Amino acid sequence: MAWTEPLAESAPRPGRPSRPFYYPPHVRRDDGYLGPGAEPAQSHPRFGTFDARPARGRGRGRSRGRGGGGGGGRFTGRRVEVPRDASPQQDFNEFDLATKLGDLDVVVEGSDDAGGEAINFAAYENVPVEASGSDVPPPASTFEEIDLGDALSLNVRRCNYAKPTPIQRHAIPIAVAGRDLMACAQTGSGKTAAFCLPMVFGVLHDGVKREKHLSSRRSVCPSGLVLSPTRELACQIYEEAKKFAYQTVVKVAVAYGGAPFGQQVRTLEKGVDILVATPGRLVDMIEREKVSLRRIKYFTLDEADRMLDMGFEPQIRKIVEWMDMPPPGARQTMLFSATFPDDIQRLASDFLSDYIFLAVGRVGSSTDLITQKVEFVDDKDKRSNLVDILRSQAKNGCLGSKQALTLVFVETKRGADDLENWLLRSGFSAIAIHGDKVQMERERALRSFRSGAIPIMVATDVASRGLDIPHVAHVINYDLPKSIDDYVHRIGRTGRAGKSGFATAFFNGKNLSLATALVQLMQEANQQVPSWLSECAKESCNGSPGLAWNRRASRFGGNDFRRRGAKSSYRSSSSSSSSYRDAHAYGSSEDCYARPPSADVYGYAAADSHLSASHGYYDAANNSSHADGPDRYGTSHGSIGASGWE
Ligand SMILES: Nc1ncnc2c1ncn2[C@@H]1O[C@H](COP(=O)(O)OP(=O)(O)OP(=O)(O)O)[C@@H](O)[C@H]1O
Repeated sequence: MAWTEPLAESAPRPGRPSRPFYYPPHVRRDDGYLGPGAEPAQSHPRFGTFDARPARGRGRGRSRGRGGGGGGGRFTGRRVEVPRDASPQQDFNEFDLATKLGDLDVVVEGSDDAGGEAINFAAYENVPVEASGSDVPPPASTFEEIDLGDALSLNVRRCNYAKPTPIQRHAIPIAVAGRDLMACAQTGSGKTAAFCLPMVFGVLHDGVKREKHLSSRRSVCPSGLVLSPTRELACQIYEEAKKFAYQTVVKVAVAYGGAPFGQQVRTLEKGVDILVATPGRLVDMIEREKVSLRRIKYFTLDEADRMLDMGFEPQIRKIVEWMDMPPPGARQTMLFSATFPDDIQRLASDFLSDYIFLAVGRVGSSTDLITQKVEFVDDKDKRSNLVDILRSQAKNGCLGSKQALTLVFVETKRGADDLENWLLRSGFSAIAIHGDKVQMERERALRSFRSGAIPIMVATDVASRGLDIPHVAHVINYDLPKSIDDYVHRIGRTGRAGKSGFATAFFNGKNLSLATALVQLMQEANQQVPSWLSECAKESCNGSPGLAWNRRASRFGGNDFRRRGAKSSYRSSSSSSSSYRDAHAYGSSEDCYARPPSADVYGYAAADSHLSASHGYYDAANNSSHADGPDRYGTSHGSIGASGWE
């Protein structure tokens, strides 16, 4: 058996002495778990220094591949179901946030239908999907249908990705067809692979001509570029892309701030086809003529709304418009996020050419896999409340011998340090991560948390986006963020890849401006909204539903902004003649989400004449029970569905 074969075949058999074994990246998990009975990795010529394993917790864990193990059980009403099947040697303690969080029972769940794979695909059935733009390529229900070629298909299998998630079903065919894409799907639903796979495919398909990547000044000229807002996320994307590029000629590299510049440049000079970078370090490299973007053919902005908000936009514009990157149309551009406010969509369209807008689930919604709870807690009581929760968890919240992980979000860096110190003094094992820590400290914090060595991490928003940490069972918003989108990303650190999770927020008078959006978000995700919170929401809107709707419109602005009130940008575009035909489909499909108080709020009347091509369709796996037919949705393609993952 080759050492590269999937873990399923390569794990030592019971009864046999285990021998030293090299595990390729596909079968390693960031928390160090290598499969039942696995021994420490041996060095390998290509990945000699790669060992993602933590100092503690080796050989622990429960399932194979990323996303394995889940966030610690499945909350179904008042019962928590814990998968039974993952590993015979694992002896599960009950995972139960019960004492504090509502006396949840723990039951052991039977094996899932997904053939033993870690992801709970049932959670992804019936996801409403909207795709708008001209000539939208149809979705694929399997990876085989997409025909990624032998090497890539093998790597997908090595990752134990048996089927594509809904965003992958829709986005990968669009991307492989070379189309520009603005894609929105809920947190933890597999967006990273949705852009990494097509990028590796594209580079492979074009044929790598690396010697030509060096210009006369010897700048490195990658053909793929992924930008990410944080260093940790850049590293995570790099790892994911590397899995897909494994044993192919495609070389992936990462460049991010806080790490030695020269070392990163030397790595790039060995050859890079796909570069994953944070904007600051990339600008630095371009300005010092170490990297040139003139050959970029595939460009992805992950967490695109964050990348285009006020903090990052100037840097992104500089990279995309003022450096030597080919213009829209001459490159393929893909934007991904779980949230896409209208103003950002409008801004983002500058970077795209004839793009397809894809929304899997409601734009900006949270998944109902996450049980959300909001408690009214005054600032002075927050610490004692937190301790109550953590004590309750310490007693009950274990996965195997490990504590289920808890991520606590605070507003400021100072607040993160203070809370970390206080938790340590109170006897909890906690660590803080924020932007003032040096990179090594940040990485150490993340590593200890990920491995379970330190089960509580106090974080600022530096950890709110994209990070995929198995076993995060509970996200606590100790300080609520200012924007509902940040809340969506924060709680999205749990409830990933079809697993359930739990989120608690401490709300008080300082958070009134968030009340309306929070209530709407919770209602959309079928969560119980406390009556006092609904009252707060009403009061914060002065009892005016119109104001509430306005706020909703600005944060949850429906889906494709081109189909709403985007008059000028679309009038001037070169949409096909079919682009204007589904005016009524648009209006009626919006009705499925909720009815605004008046058409003017959203500019429906205007939308009638500025509508882009409407090829909305239901997810292939969706059944007709959600599709009310052409009369309701206005198009024979089917159309947009209701919100949530129901
Ligand atoms: N087809 C698949 N089958 C099984 N697991 C998958 C599949 N696709 C992705 N995953 C796993 O799902 C988890 C979440 O994926 P990912 O991090 O890409 O989510 P995301 O949508 O980018 O989340 P976020 O919005 O937080 O950035 C990862 O552990 C990933 O390995």
